Amino acid sequence: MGNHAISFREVRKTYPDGTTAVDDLTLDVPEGSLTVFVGPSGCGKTTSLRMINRMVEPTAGTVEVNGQDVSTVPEAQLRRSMGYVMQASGLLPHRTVVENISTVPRLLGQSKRAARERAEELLETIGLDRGLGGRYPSQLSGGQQQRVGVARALAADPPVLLMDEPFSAVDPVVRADLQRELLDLKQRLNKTIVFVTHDMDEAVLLGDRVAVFARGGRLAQYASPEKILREPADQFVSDFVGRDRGFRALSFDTHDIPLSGVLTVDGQGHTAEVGGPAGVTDWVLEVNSAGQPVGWVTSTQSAEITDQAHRVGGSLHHPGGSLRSALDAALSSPSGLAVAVDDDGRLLGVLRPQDVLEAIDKVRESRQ
Ligand SMILES: Nc1ncnc2c1ncn2[C@@H]1O[C@H](COP(=O)(O)OP(=O)(O)OP(=O)(O)O)[C@@H](O)[C@H]1O
Repeated sequence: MGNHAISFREVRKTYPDGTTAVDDLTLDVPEGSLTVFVGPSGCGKTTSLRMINRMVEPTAGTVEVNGQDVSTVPEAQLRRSMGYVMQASGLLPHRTVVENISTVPRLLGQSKRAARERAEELLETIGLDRGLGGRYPSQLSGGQQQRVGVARALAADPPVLLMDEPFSAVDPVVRADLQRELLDLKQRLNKTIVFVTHDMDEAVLLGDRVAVFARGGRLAQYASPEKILREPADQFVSDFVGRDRGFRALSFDTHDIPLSGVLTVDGQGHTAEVGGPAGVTDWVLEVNSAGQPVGWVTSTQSAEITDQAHRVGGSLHHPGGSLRSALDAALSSPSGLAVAVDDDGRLLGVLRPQDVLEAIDKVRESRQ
């Protein structure tokens, strides 16, 4: 990531009523990165984003895209060279999905047929059925509309994608899907993405770099998500990042944790030790015929497992995964033991909470 796709140089925006929305912003967005602007409402995130494509003009300072001052590029040309996705997908209600996606390619002179083919291809890229292309936006769910909004922004294959709270209007499950797909798209399409959100979790999940804005349009910190969680620049960032930042920072740590053995029982009542000799515990892990964990039973139940309701297990840990996943697997397990599985979901053994804590301690010491 040597080059900067977008640079803000001492940029200020004061609206005519005297509101300073952005105050002396200097920041570089590396090419091919996903940079998140995050902060509480009204701190200038959207204004900053819109100064990149000249929907808003700065009062002072310059914004450059690929080294060129955007104020020297005609607005229409600039906007067509960047995808823009907003919260309420912004689709034209009286145009079909395919027509919506084709708008910019058509403006750029593509034939109707080529634009349609590209639109249908893009529907697949963003995880929608081609068959939805003939529908109108009102005939789609909120999540589908957002996906079409992303497809439309990608239609002219712009190197830069600007996204303003694109997933905030959909429910958490759809949102998690959209976030996963955005990360996947970013990998496949190698775009420079600037993404606005007020949700720190979303920023940490998506961002290669995160810019935390404070009230009054001040840039409080610009760093990797890990750095922001671990070393917030000031009290404002610390408060904004929230209470669980120590736990969340464990997402960035990995460490080999020794596996311990566990007693298992299958549906026929056969027992076995997996991962080594089982430690002393009342808990037995039920597995299915493929060796995948099903749930926990207590040793007194295990003899008559088929008739007994087992306790649902916690989250699963994959060796090589983060310490956060290991700790969560232990904390969410009825037995207190984290269940480790391979890529096919087959039981490998368990992690004892004390071993997870020891690994956390080692990583902490190695950082000092
Ligand atoms: N056209 C405008 N005229 C006057 N003030 C404006 C205008 N647009 C935005 N503002 C003000 O500028 C400040 C920054 O607004 P901006 O929309 O950039 O913030 P934001 O961080 O994106 O907020 P949100 O998360 O609520 O969208 C706010 O105080 C807002 O009221």
